[in-house]
Order: sequence, then structure tokens, then C-alpha cells
Amino acid sequence: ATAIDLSQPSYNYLGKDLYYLLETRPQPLTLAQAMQAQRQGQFMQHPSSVLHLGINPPAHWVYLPLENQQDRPVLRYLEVGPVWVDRFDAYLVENQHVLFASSAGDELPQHAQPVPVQGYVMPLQIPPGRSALFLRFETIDTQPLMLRLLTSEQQQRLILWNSYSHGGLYGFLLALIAFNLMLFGGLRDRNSLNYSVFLATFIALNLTYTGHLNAWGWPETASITHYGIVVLMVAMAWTGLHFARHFLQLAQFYPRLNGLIKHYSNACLLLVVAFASFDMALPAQYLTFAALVAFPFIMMALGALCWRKGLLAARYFLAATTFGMLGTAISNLTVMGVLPFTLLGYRAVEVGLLIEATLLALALAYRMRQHQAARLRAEELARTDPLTQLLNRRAFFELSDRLWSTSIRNQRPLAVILIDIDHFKRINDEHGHATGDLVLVAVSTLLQQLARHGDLTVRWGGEEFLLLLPETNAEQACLLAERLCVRIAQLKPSGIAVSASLGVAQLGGESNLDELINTADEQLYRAKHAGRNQVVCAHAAGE
Ligand SMILES: Nc1nc2c(ncn2[C@@H]2O[C@H](COP(=O)(O)OP(=O)(O)OP(=O)(O)O)[C@@H](O)[C@H]2O)c(=O)[nH]1
Repeated sequence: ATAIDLSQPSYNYLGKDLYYLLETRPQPLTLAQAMQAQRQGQFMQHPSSVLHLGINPPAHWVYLPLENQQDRPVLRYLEVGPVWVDRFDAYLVENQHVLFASSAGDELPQHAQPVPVQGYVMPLQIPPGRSALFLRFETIDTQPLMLRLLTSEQQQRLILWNSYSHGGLYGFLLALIAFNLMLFGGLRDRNSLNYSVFLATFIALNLTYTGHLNAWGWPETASITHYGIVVLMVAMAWTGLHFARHFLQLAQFYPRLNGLIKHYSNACLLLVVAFASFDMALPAQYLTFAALVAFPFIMMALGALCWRKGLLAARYFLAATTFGMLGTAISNLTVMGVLPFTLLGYRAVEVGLLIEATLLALALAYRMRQHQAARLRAEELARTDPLTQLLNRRAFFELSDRLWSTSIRNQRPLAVILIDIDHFKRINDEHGHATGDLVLVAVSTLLQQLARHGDLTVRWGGEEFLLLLPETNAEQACLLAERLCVRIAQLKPSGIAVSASLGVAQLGGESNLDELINTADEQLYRAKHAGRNQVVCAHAAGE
């Protein structure tokens, strides 16, 4: 067997340099038995750079021959990642003599202080000449086993790099959470809150499986890592589906499916918590694995279904979850050993989530913009008359208040013209309601053309219109009314002869706008009585 040359430090994983043996006997092999098996050639060369263990794998023995060409011992750090190995034993052997023996893993809390992200790190003084490492792994979690021998300088650099990259990841996600919580605080948008909770669960999960949570919070109880991972994985799927159901308005589009997903995710969460509480590690593993594989597919399917129903924000959702799913799939396949191991592949779930999080934030912003536009449109609709697009009475009372009080305060002129189309009932009766509508539209268009910017043009009732004219005295208002009367008579919409009667009033001693409008209405009444198609003006003193 070719030995690893320690004179050439490398960051590579040592999978291809090692030889392995799977335990088949019910009781564990002793070190002496493993060494004997190695001498008898029972260890096989490993094909890839990372050792892959399936779910509930047999114990693995690893033999790693070493070559130190210097004439004194060298210090190397044996790194065993990731952080959730149940138990492993390490022996440094020279000429059949054990120079060093140690054990670590989640099941040995007193030793279990893995370096976050990297895993377990053991310093070894490797003697000159040939020696070998014998390692034994026993774990039920499916995971890649990543082994390296590092110099102390490399070890320092890795810690630095890991700190930066995870600081960046968590920093970005925390900023997104803070932003969405602010949105929730300000706009009471439930989606922002649900999304923050989903991101927070992801961070908690990531901190658990990188070992940060353990290192900061519970250095003595490694089993937190053990069950924390499975429970948080299912919790992440739960919060993700919860967010999706509300964001995609699933209850509205697919009420049955909504109920189904709700019960499914609740059941998964309850089950995994129960398995964890009763220390049933294997069922917890299987459940988590199944739930995690199904999760991105469900998310994508929901996005696609709701997009088909016409929900435009579902496009962003679908794009986002596709990236998330790709990342998760690549990571899962890397962990399962289907894809060749690369560090990017191993951490693809994080990259995918960064893209997903960004796109979902865009999706939320898009939905908010839609809501805002819809609200503005609704407000606009509530203020305008649908047939003529003029202001309706409600809008008039909102807007006229200010004009009225400005005119009173500054003693500026203010005038009202009331316009009523003559014999409109007859037009309707003779030409039909639709033609009547055309006449109304033609008259209102004319009114808008002749009114000044700042005048209020209102559909006052069926065939009655009102103009409120700031900075306009009776004389000017009457001139405008005369001009309107002539122009309406010239309109002939759809070839129909149309005329109107107009009443004009100017602000005098009236104490409110209603009185002024009443005065104009009285003039209109007079115009009708005097034979229609004419203007009657009230003057400043009331007449
Ligand atoms: N086509 C149409 N007709 C409307 C609309 N709103 C009200 N009307 C009709 O307008 C007519 C108003 O008739 P009247 O109030 O009797 O007045 P008039 O026929 O114009 O007679 P004078 O005002 O006395 O000249 C009614 O027949 C209403 O049905 C509308 O939006 N479209």
C-alpha cells in the first residue's frame, strides 16, 4: 500500500489514499483483529475521495498508511467531518505498537467538542518513517465521511475561511429576517412573518448541523446535534409549507389540497418529535429523509398549480423553489454518494437557499406591489363614476371641503354650475338606453374639455352634472355656462339633438357649500321653466 507523504501538506480529502473494511460480525473487531485483517489483505482500496455511508451502515474500519521522511516527529491534525458522527476510535500505530489512541463522536459527550463546520480534530505526533492510522466509525446517520491531515497553519486558515463564509451566509439570512420582520411590523403582512420564521428555522438547522449551536450552547450534550438535526429538518419543511400555503393562497385556489398539506406537515412534525422523544433514531432518520426529499417537490408542484390558476406571484415562487430544490438535491445526492464529492456540491443547499431567499423576497415585494396597486385602483374606482369617468358625489364631498374653506378664508370667489340635460327621458325612450349612455359620455367629455385644471367636474345624478369653479366670479361662471350651453347644443352625439339647462351661483353669504349648490339648483329650475336650453345666473347678492 502506498503511504501518504507527509512532506507535502494538502487540503485534499484522503478517501483515495485509504483502505477500508466493513465489519460483518455481530461483535466489534478489536484493534488487534483489524490489524491482522489488514496484514491478510482484507482491507480494500477506496475508490473516491470521500467515504460514503448509507443509512444505518455497518461499522467501517479505515487503514491509512503514513510516511514521515523527516528525522523527527511532525504534528498533524486529523480532521474527521462532519460534526455528526456517532462514535469513532483512532489509533496511531508504528510497528504494531499503539502510539496514540483516542475516541470521539456524538455518543461521547465528554470528548465531543467538534470544531464547528469541520468536525472532530485530533492532534497527532507522527513519528519518523512508516506508521499508520487505524480508524473505526460507527454511526447510523447517512453522511459522507471526510478525512484530512492538516498542518496547524492549514487548520488556522480553515477556521478563518469557515468563519467568513458562514458569517456571510448567516449575515445575509439574518438581514433578510430583520427586513421581513420590519415589513410585518409596518404592513402587518402575514407572509413576511411566515417567511421570517422559515428562514429562522433554516438558520437554526444550519447552525445545528455545522455544530455551531452545539459549540456555543451545549458543548457537553452532543445528542442535541443528533436529534436537533432531524427535528429541525422536518420543522424547516413545516415552516416552508406553511409559508407556501398562505403565500400561494392555496385555501382559496385548492381548498382540499390545502387541508391535505396542512395535515401531512403536522403529522410529519409530530411523528419526528415523538421518535426523538422516545430515542427511536432509525425511524426518525427514515421519516426525515422521506420528508426532506418530498419537500422541494411539493413546493414546486404548489407553485406550478397556483401559477396555472393565474397567480402571477407564483412564477417567482416557482423559480425560487426550483433553485432551492436544485441545491437541496445536489447536497442530498452528494451526501448519499450518488454524485462525486465536491465541497460546492456538499454546500449546494446553502447556495440554493441564498438564491431562493433572494427570489422569494422579490416575490413578496411583487405581491405587495400588486396589493398596493389593487388598493389604489379600488380607491380610484370608489371615487369615479364608471360610465363618464367623472368624479362621483362621494369624491366631490371629499375634495370640495378644501376648496370651500380656502375660498372663505381668503375671501376668494367660488362658483357652481349645475347642468341638466333636457328631456333625457325622451332620448332614452326613443333611442334606447345605450344611446342615452353615449349622450352622457359626450356631454361629460365636453365638460372636462372646457373646465380648467383645478375645477371639479362631477356627475351629480343621472343626467345632471356639477362644476365647482374656484377663483371664478359670477360673471366668468356665466360666460362659461353660456359657452357650455351652446357647445352642448352643437354636439349632436349619434346624430341626436341634445340640449341642456344650466343654473349658476356664486359664493355670497352662504354658510356652507350645500346652500350654494341649492342656489344653483334654483337657477336650474328657473332655466327649465323658462323653456330649457338656456342659462340662468344668480348674482353675488343672491339674485
Ligand atoms: N341612458 C341612461 N339613462 C339614465 C342614466 N341615469 C339616469 N338616466 C335616465 O335619465 C332620465 C332622467 O329623466 P327625468 O329626470 O325625468 O328628466 P328629463 O327627461 O331629462 O327631463 P328634464 O330634466 O325635465 O328636461 C330617466 O329616464 C333615467 O332613467 C344613465 O346612466 N344612462
